[in-house]
Amino acid sequence: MKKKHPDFDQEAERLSFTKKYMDIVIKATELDEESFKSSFKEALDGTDFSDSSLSYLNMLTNANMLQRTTEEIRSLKKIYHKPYFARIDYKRAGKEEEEVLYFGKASLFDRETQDPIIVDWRSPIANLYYDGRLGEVEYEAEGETYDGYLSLKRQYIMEDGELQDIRDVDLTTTDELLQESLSGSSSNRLTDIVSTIQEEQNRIIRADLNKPIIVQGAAGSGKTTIALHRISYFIYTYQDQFRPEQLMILAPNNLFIDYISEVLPELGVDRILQTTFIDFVLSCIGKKVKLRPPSEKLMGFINHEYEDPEMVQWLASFKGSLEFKDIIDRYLSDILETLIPTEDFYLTSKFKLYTAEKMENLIRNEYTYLPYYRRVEKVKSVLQNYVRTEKKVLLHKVERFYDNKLDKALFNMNLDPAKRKSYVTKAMDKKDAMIEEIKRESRTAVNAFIRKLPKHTLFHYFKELVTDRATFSKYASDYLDDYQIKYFVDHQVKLHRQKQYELEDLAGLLYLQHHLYGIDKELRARNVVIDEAQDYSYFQLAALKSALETDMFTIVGDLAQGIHSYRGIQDWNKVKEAIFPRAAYTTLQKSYRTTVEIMESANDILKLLPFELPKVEPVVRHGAKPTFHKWSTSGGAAEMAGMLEAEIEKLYKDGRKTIAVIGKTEKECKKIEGMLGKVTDLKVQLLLENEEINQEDVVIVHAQLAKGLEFDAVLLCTLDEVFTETEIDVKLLYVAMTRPLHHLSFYGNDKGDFLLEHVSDGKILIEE
Ligand SMILES: Nc1ncnc2c1ncn2[C@@H]1O[C@H](COP(=O)(O)OP(=O)(O)OP(=O)(O)O)[C@@H](O)[C@H]1O
Repeated sequence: MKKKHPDFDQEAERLSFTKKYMDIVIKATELDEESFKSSFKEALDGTDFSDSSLSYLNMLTNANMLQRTTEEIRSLKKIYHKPYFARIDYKRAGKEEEEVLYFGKASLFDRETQDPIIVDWRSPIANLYYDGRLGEVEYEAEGETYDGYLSLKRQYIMEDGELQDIRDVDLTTTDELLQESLSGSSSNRLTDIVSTIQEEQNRIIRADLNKPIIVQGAAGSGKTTIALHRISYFIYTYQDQFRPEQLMILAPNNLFIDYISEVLPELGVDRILQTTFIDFVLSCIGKKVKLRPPSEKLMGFINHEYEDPEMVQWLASFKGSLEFKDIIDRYLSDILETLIPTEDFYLTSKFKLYTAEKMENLIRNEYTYLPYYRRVEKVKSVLQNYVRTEKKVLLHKVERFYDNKLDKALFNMNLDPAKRKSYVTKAMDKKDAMIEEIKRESRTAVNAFIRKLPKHTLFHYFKELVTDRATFSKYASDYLDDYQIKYFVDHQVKLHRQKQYELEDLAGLLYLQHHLYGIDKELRARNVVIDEAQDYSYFQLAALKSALETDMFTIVGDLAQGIHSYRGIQDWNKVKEAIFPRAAYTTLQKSYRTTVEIMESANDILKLLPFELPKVEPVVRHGAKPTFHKWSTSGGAAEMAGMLEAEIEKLYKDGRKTIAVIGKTEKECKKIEGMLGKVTDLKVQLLLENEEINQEDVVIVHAQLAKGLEFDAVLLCTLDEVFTETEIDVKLLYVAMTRPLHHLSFYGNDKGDFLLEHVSDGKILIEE
């Protein structure tokens, strides 16, 4: 039996003290909450809703306080069974006494002395735990650097609020806790890693929050996990300036959103906006559009469905390029010209109230911060205001003018009375008519004037640009030749006839929407995380940055998994230089998910890519070598299913919890599902894009959809569709091979179906 740590009893006591203290605080705060609630109610009763009223202020303060206490209780209750996960002993330079600090997922202070009982993992001093080796250390807080001496780093294992074990991390021991946490089972959901964040990861989580960051990270290096921890850190650091709702995560699909859903509350960031690029753009344009299936093109490439794949690829990548953005920019500047009034504004044909030149200045120079149509609205309201004030002046002028005329006529003795009468009557009629006209026109003139300007929808503008050859050519001929222009327009005309759009159109639509009409304020996130960013196009990123009017992005991705690179990013440098010049760029080389054995064979597959990526270094954790099994087909589908079933059962017996059978395409997966259906005992789930993963079932999923997910064990199968050496296939295979934590098997007719001849001898076991 393992020897008990000498400090075990003392630490157990400390834990029990902390829990008792938490009990007291929770109780006291609950009481507080009651008293807040009642004074809140009192304040509300007397509210007259004028901002300056005392009760209104009172109400605001209470609402704020109430939220704080509710949050406080919520976070304390959440960490009750594991109040902290680590401790450091630290002596500040120049101080005699050593501080003992316990780190957890929330903070707790002694109400009397204000001494910390638990320090939040996101606080600056926690850097000492994540970064600091024992000995001389330093950390930064609010721009100041503090030196000191770290004499102890200790980790705790707790279960249901009881201390199980203590680990001291010194210079020689490896991070045992990390090893243990990696050797555990995956639960089909991402978990938080606050107790085992590694130094290279910590640097990204805490990288300058006022700058964008781009992370190229190997499969399983923790990109998704870290991006979420960075949000949590951001919210903690800027809790007074930002509400969680102002932050947004863009995930590849709804399945993925479900996958990360569990970790968000753990990190205190469950209220942030989680959506996909498609859904986000659709909310911004506020209209439903018929979108072609987003993976249709990828499937077309994989299945070699296109007659002219080079042109299909060219078109997709051009629509995602910054050149296309430039074409739209040129088009936009012409649209702006059409929205500038060229005539002066008159009230009746006689009174010039506002010159065209002034309106042009407003639209072109003054209102540049507004979308075009909002600028027109502003000009409209300027004119309306003018009319409102000028109307009185004009009426007064008209009255004076005619009264003068009448006076003169009445006192002109030379006029014969009949003529005078007719003159006076006419003048009075004219006066009345003029007054009437001014009154009428002041109600209608502005609208009539503005109505002369074009008013078109987003879809009209988009269609005009991309389906009209003359228009498109006008803006695109610097970039494209006649053949390309024709190809582009013909394709868009075809889509338009079917009343459809494709994913590649969304960047352009978002960009136009932003410039022409603007984006709803509620949707304008102030800080954005993009996961699986390698699948975005340059234009998608540029359109997002422009629509959200911020460059505060955390962009994480892996070019090796860029299965949409035909339309997406091929070079992070270009993203940085052309779109996010302020961004920090960093890489993550280590993979935490997979065993050495699996990662080494996946690394050999990576070499088949036409560009070079650094080799992924697995964190040292060993497991079984991946094995290739040749289908035994004499017994037909039932026998093949039996082979899978036998292995799956063995895996369950070995304690594996989540198991996936991965096929190359959805079609292939349907076949696998049919085949496994013949084995009655196995519960399987064919995973589709908008589903949630069922914990207990064996998941059947195609490689593209599996991207970003992980399972304890993966059985990679080919029936009809094998992996070839094309770039897309190599990436799909790499994605599939890097999904398992512990176990990988291949099932096919030939090891060449998985390009295994490229994996060095001995790395894979072959069972034929
Ligand atoms: N410091 C860590 N401590 C414990 N587990 C970790 C750590 N870093 C990463 N992991 C685990 O490694 C796995 C991979 O993490 P994650 O899914 O975030 O990686 P990724 O880079 O997004 O992967 P991919 O690109 O393959 O989707 C997860 O199970 C995560 O919990």
